[in-house]
Amino acid sequence: MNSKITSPTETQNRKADHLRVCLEESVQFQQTTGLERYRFTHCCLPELDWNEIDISTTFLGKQLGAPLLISSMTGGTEFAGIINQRLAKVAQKYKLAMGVGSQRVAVENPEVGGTFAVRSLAPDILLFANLGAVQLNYQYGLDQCLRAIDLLQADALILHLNPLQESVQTKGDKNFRGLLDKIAVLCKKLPVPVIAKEVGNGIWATMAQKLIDAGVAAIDVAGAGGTSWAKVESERAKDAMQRRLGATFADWGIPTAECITNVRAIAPNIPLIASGGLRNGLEVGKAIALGADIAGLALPFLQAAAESEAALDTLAEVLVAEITTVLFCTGNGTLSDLKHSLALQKLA
Ligand SMILES: NC(=O)C1=CN([C@@H]2O[C@H](COP(=O)(O)OP(=O)(O)OC[C@H]3O[C@@H](n4cnc5c(N)ncnc54)[C@H](OP(=O)(O)O)[C@@H]3O)[C@@H](O)[C@H]2O)C=CC1
Ligand SMILES: Cc1cc2nc3c(=O)[nH]c(=O)nc-3n(C[C@H](O)[C@H](O)[C@H](O)COP(=O)(O)O)c2cc1C
Ligand SMILES: C=C(C)CCOP(=O)(O)OP(=O)(O)O
Ligand SMILES: [Mg+2]
Repeated sequence: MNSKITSPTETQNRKADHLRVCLEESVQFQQTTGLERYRFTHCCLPELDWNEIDISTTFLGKQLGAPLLISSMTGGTEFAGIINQRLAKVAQKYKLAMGVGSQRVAVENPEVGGTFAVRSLAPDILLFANLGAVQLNYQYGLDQCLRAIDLLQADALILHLNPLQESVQTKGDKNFRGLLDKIAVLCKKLPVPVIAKEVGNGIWATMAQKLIDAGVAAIDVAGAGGTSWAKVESERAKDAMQRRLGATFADWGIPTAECITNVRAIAPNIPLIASGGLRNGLEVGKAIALGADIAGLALPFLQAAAESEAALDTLAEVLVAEITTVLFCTGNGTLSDLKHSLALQKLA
């Protein structure tokens, strides 16, 4: 690990806080993803062999062993580096996609770049760089994006959209004016695709359409129902005003199930990632049946990675078995069959 990490910057402290708060405090939404309002119709005679069910897929041109993304989380501290290394190893083993956390901390302090640089551990995976779109209003541009991509040898760049989190964050960056045009310029100039992603408050069709028109290659809805970033920032704020603001908005956002159906309805072909509150492979199956191509999980992977490599391995194995069982018990041999089936019913 990078032994040169000496004087932690404010950004590094925030990264450390985010890991601590997510692992130790109650940070989940009270409102749900909405996926519990759907149920698969059970198929009593699938006419399939469980062992031959194929949950592989391709996303942005790369083959995945399962329709799973380890969502963007961390980097910038020694502990974050260990988490990223563990995540990368399990991603390589199961051929999962993976994102790293915001690389702003490494743009500010290149000495911590090594805590993100997992490509050597995961040479074959679909790997996503990450920066906050709002940084484009605070001196960031093409150069910083290229640096983030190069550090990872990333296949795509995620730009996260997090207006609520920045509102609650102490000294958050709150000027979101003019960003759509800046995103459009980047989409034209960058050598890799750009993905637009929320952080747990959801993306609705109206904005999805504008982002697609701006040139983004994929959307990660990151809807409500899982980790609440208003709660996390409220928890870590020292200032009573910020704490109260976060508490008021702790449950704000569009549930993940609604985001998926709403975005898919206006963009039948956009590569679509479902995330926000997905906690098992049955929920992943529901998200895919609703129109997502792959599904991302953050907090469950963090909890397992913090525990051990064995816990991560178990999580990946369980998720794969759960997704396979969804296909088996709905009588679908592939993810494509599942998407086109009518197996998922909305409860009255
Ligand atoms: N928590 C999770 O989402 C997952 C946990 N695990 C594993 O399960 C074991 C115990 O979990 P742990 O989280 O420590 O248990 P806890 O019951 O202590 O939960 C800790 C936090 O996770 C939330 N939580 C727990 N289960 C769920 C769920 N099914 N959906 C949404 N939120 C949930 C709780 O929310 P609240 O108290 O507000 O209801 C709480 O904020 C660990 O080994 C962990 O690795 C694995 C995958 C996901
Ligand atoms: C510890 C932690 C750090 C995160 N950091 C980032 C980040 O830097 N960039 C980002 O786009 N999303 C970040 N996220 C948000 C997740 O990618 C995800 O959108 C959100 O947590 C909802 O998913 P979940 O309910 O599965 O946790 C982070 C999540 C966690 C748990
Ligand atoms: C943690 C999440 C969900 C997104 C990034 O948060 P930050 O606001 O801390 O990210 P940077 O400013 O460091 O890009
Ligand atoms: Mg920020």
